[in-house]
Amino acid sequence: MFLQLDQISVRYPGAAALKPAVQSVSLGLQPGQIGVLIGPSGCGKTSALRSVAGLEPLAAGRIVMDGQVLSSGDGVLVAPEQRRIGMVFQDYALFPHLSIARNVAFGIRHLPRDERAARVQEMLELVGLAHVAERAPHQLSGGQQQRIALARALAPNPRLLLLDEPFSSLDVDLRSRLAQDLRSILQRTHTTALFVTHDQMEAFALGDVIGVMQAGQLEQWDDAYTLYHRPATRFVADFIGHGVFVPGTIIAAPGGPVVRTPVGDLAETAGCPLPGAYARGECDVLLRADDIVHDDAARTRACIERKAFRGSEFLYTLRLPTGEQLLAHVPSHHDHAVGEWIGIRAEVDHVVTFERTTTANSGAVAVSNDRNERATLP
Ligand SMILES: Nc1ncnc2c1ncn2[C@@H]1O[C@H](COP(=O)(O)OP(=O)(O)OP(=O)(O)O)[C@@H](O)[C@H]1O
Repeated sequence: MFLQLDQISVRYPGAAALKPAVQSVSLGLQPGQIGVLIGPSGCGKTSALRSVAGLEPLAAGRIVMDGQVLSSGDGVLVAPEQRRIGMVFQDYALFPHLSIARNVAFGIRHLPRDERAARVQEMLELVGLAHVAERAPHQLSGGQQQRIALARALAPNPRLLLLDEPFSSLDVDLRSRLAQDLRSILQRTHTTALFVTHDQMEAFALGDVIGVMQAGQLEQWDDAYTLYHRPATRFVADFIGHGVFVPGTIIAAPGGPVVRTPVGDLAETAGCPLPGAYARGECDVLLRADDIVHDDAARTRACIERKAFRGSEFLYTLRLPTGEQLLAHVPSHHDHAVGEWIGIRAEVDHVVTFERTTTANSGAVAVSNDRNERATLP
């Protein structure tokens, strides 16, 4: 591992009696990997990042980079400027009185003039902005300014780059373009990076590995596919993607265990829990919007309660006759009216179950995290 966080805890002075802001978090990044920390506001993402930068001491655990202990709970704290870590923070503005070129040169002032000029040129070309070298920051758009902040952070050739919501003040389209650009720039420069965001689309676009944090703890550290299809905890299932929980019962069937749900029996050769996994086999089953397929010939019928147009598809909120609610992505040429009953079936590759917390007549507990568009179920 190039970067290793080993059971780190961060505790703020005065808040000693309360829970630590970061609690026993462990994660690792290989050289050149991009890690992303995602989670709701206040979960400790920034505190974890700041501890890697050396801006917060550790209350416990240790941070090791390239074999060197940078921080530890027993007093090691290498100064931020000695870590060779680059930072692009949300509030890390460009110096307004310096030209773009001089902003980029800021961290390499010690280099001989020619070498410095060549490096500035190289960095500006890397971010596609060589033509603005002599402009002032206020003459650039927000997206361009963030690209320059990135060039400035990369100029001293840092061993690690830390980014804390660098695109949060930009509009959605620009954010997703910049996230893709950033990924390709980091890959071209073989930069190892740790990125903090609360936007899961940004996390998916950028991260080789993504960590979901809640209340100071890291719930799961995995690639995006595994987070989505194999969430380790109910919180991760809730936080990533669109879906609902419906009550299910695991039963022994002739071909192996199946989970009986209001949308039929779900089987999976690998991974379906055994009937003994839960008391009386009763559990909650995660059904993602893409697990529910619209099929006119299907026996199960559901009533459309809401629909949201997404271009190529609708996100339908459906109600089963048994009371449970479901979400379904349906190609947008299937344009049904609210109140209409449509046929559906479940096509589930990975059956994800958790301890039962739904109650018999409350129906599904909604989980959804396109946080901007959270499905609020009545
Ligand atoms: N300097 C500080 N002093 C005391 N408590 C702090 C300080 N900075 C953060 N905290 C607390 O630590 C916890 C974690 O905060 P942190 O900023 O790391 O979360 P976050 O996940 O980055 O949130 P956001 O997405 O809102 O930036 C919060 O409860 C916060 O109030």
